Amino acid sequence: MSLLSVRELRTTFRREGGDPLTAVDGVSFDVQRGQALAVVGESGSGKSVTMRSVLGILPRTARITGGQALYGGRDLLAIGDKELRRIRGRDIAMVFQSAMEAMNPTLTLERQLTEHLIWHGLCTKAEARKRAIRALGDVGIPDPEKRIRTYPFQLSGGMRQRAMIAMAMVTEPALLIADEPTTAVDVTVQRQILDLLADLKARGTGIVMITHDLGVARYFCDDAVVMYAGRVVERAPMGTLLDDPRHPYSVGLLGSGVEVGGRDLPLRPIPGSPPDLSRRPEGCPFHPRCPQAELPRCSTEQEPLTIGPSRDAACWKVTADV
Ligand SMILES: Nc1ncnc2c1ncn2[C@@H]1O[C@H](COP(=O)(O)OP(=O)(O)OP(=O)(O)O)[C@@H](O)[C@H]1O
Repeated sequence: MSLLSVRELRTTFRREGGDPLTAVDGVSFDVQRGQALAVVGESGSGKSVTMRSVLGILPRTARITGGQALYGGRDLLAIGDKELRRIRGRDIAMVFQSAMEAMNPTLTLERQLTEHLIWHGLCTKAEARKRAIRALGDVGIPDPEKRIRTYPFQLSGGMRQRAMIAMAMVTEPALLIADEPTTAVDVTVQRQILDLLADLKARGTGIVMITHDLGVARYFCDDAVVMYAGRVVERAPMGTLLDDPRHPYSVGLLGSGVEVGGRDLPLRPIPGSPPDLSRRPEGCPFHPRCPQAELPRCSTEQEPLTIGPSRDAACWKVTADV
């Protein structure tokens, strides 16, 4: 059984004087224990909103209008706020691009790192303090015994980022959702963070990593989903996707046959820009930018994400091929 199973998730945003905007449109994916899933796609494709929907941390204007997110036999989208908050602190952690979003500026690192451990009765206060100091040391914060008494604003940006990661890891969550966790840090810290995440993974934590860095994804992730305009357009094992992307969007994004052994490989810019979601194109939303589009079929029909023997792709031309 998967650690997390998301099915047909739909999230909309309320708009002044207009129809709601559908930011996540029927997204499904699975996360396995001890494995990492990469979520890739251009800016605005719905990666963050998808994960925030699962965790129940959406802005007030957003509404989940359909789907399920099964975790431990329960649907995270259907349980109450209180229960979800409990699961979020104890079993599921999130690492954001910016530490400011995750940390409370008015509390010391000690309070923030020990809060969940104590609140959930996972250990005594003294043990929680020890674990918090160890977690700060693990992410490379020097002098953690002393630093644990400081407030986030007293740390440099890089140190704050590390402290946030320590905060996410201190409960040894079963599932960690990381939204561009290494974008804001230098290469040395990036390496340390990935090593720590790899440790967690080896101990059975399932990881979802939203990333623009294909080098990181190849090195770290086992499976991948590619998102476009709020939908999953391709799903495959990570290596398979990078070596042989099939959906025309993935091909454009990842570059067919491109050498991806190196690190810091950026996603490729694709001519044109992603659609304004309030005016989503009919049919396949990628068709106006797709070099392989055949009209009228691509502008009128949206192929569902079809299960093929080696991959799932939401393009009739691909499924006709397999
Ligand atoms: N607060 C908001 N209010 C209204 N619409 C929003 C809001 N946040 C996101 N959206 C809509 O949801 C879409 C998906 O946004 P999301 O942040 O999930 O994209 P993303 O793929 O994570 O992009 P990035 O890589 O830049 O973080 C956006 O294109 C936008 O239309």
